[in-house]
Amino acid sequence: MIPSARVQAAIDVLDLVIAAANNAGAPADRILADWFKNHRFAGSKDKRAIRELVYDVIRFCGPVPKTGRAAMLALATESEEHDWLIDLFDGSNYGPAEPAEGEKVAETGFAPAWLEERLAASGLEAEDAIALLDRAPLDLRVNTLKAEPQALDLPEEGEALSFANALRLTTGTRVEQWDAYTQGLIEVQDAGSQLACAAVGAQPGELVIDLCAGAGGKTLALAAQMANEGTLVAADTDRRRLSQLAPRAERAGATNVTEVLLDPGREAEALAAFAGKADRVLVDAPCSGTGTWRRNPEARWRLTPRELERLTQLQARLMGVAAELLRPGGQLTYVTCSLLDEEGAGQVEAFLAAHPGWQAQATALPLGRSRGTGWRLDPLRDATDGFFIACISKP
Ligand SMILES: C[S@@+](CC[C@H](N)C(=O)[O-])C[C@H]1O[C@@H](n2cnc3c(N)ncnc32)[C@H](O)[C@@H]1O
Repeated sequence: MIPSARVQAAIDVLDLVIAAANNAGAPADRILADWFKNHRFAGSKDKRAIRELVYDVIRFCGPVPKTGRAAMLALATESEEHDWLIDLFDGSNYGPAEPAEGEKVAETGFAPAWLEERLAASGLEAEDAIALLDRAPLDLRVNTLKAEPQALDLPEEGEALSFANALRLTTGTRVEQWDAYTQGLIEVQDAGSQLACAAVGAQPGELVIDLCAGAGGKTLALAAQMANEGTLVAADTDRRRLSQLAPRAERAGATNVTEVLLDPGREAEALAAFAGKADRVLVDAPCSGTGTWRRNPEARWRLTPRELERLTQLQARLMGVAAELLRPGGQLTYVTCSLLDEEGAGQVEAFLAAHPGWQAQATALPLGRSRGTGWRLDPLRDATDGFFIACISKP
């Protein structure tokens, strides 16, 4: 494809991404994959260029733009790094038409204004905001159920991080093709997520419940902490996500995991056999994902105040479900990949106010800093996804 045709293709994809963001449709990655499937003439270099342009535009426009063209024009006219783009609005056969006199370009910025305000109120400065949209590195966790970190021989060495079992590689490294990956010796897991698991501190022989297990990213780390001894319950309401756990657990050699599919609103019923017995419950709660915009920058076009309100209510309810599952003296670990206080420190404060006798434990992880009665990791200072983590013990 000629360069201007790539720009037009990116504009077409952006129109689909914008429509999907406005109507809770498919994520940008899926839209790109479908577009490439339906446009077989795009070769691998074209695909890479189109993908990069689409994501550069998404990162550059804070509020959801009206059209893909207005968004691309914003990048072409307001980003120095992309000023070469404007010459490709040349009206050629497959390229975008020349800009009209006074043609409107999309609004740029970090996030929709309401969200910028909430992030600022949660202590995020401008440079934090920019780091939230950087490209994320690729972090690995050495799976101690199958491998010794020191004895592991990988095709690329990676950078050893400051805490056990974590390695960092360059974005885009194709670890899925490595033998160590297919044999389950390593897992792809952000360093922040690894630290959230470390905060749980699961011990061999315990009863541990991962209440929002999803596809089991954290479940597998907990199984390794427990050295496969004891019972690890992985629960979630999403059948599709939960169904990905069994093959992953098999690859990782995790043998102490029991899956429980939950009905939204009736979680306690499905978990009644464990009520009052669990040593630890992890609530890796559904959240706005503001801490993972590095991987998913378009999420900020989708979030609305109403959705945030729904999520905070769900988080509070799930903490209540977790509280009933714990034995006296048991530990609730509350985690969100969000940097908004209403999904983090504020949520724990409200829980403690409503649950007399429960105590927030001091959390000190190798990265991050305290925030309210919990701990926060952020992309700027810690080079991890953004996380809020709090450990609370039951009286
Ligand atoms: C942040 S994700 C979990 C990610 C997962 N722990 C991991 O490490 O990969 C939140 C999960 O909460 C689940 N969820 C949503 N509503 C729920 C509910 N009422 N009860 C339990 N899980 C729920 C979602 O399906 C989603 O998988």
